[in-house]
Amino acid sequence: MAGSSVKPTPLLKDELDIVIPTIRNLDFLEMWRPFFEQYHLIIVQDGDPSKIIKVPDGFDYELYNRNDINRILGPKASCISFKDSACRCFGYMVSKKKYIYTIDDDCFVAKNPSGELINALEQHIKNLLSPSTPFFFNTLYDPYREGADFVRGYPFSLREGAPTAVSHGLWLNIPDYDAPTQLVKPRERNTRYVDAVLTVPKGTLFPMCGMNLGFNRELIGPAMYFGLMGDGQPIGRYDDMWAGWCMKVICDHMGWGVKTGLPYIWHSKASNPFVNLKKEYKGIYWQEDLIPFFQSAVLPKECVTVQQCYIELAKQVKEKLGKVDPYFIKLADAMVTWIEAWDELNSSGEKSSNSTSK
Ligand SMILES: O=c1ccn([C@@H]2O[C@H](COP(=O)(O)OP(=O)(O)O[C@H]3O[C@@H](CO)[C@H](O)[C@H]3O)[C@@H](O)[C@H]2O)c(=O)[nH]1
Ligand SMILES: [Mn+2]
Repeated sequence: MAGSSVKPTPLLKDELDIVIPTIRNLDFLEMWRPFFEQYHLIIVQDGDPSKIIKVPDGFDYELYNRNDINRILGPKASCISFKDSACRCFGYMVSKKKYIYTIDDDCFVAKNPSGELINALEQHIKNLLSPSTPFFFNTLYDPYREGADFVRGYPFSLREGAPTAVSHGLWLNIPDYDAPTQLVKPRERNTRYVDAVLTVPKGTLFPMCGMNLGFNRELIGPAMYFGLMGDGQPIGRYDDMWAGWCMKVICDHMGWGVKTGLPYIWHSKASNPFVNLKKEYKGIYWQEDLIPFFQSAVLPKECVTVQQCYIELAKQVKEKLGKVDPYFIKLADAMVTWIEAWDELNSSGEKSSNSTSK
């Protein structure tokens, strides 16, 4: 119909939830309205549950604060972090959708080099709906992208690719640097827009950032636990890193792909490097042991579900990393609690969902 004002139905409209961890009001959603308004939001309110979080009108959402988490999970709520963005994984657990997109509330719509506004959600969906190439590197990057393909010498037996489990987006302006780097380069901004989507090769780990992240919840959801961080814990700001290492070992075992690159968001707020240093410093030290652990982690072939893989990984964490610090014994137990809670909420199909508002 000429000049129809009917909006096209967005991709995966009823199959994707947007999960936002927050301690602030959600005015940032105004800028995302054209891209997000037709999707359901799951807002995980961290910190003081008596604080009222204002959500702009017109969004369909459910909001969970700490009281809700405790009510829904009971004693198992102990595995959900408090006072750390790690709390967002509760949103993954209560969602009933096939896909998740998670974004921080200080991330805004970025512009590509042509000055066009980037619909980050749409790009993540494209990344998730097209295969990955973890088994053999394609030098022309994403072969499934319009205007690209597999290059000469790429085995035809591998051109079907692998299911994509995770789509890891990047950030213009404030880069996701660790505290020491932030301290040394306080004014550094990321202005480089790289027009590429890569598959992280099988057997290679990477530092997964949770601020602009999409994933196939039906595939890898149970592995997306963001660990024990923040209040009462010896470490913070390693929530997404921990999840990314566990997730990648399991994706490699299951033959699934992980992509990184487009889309970009505009990250607007640099958190305090001194506060970040206090949260991160043990992680900076421990990760010299953690990375070799994950690089050498082997999951037995009997592990055929993500839950089985995750429980096996928790066992190895307890056995091998418990020697690094007793924290990892607590974390390994929390990993098991997470799976128990996940299965409790997701096998019966029931959900104590909170009010949703339009
Ligand atoms: O105690 C808290 C603190 C923050 N949040 C919410 O989590 C995200 C990220 O917060 P913020 O943007 O302030 O933190 P950054 O240092 O920029 O990013 C860190 O967060 C992770 C990436 O997502 C990673 O650990 C770091 O990159 C915002 O939505 C806050 O509202 C919270 O829920 N609880
Ligand atoms: Mn931020």
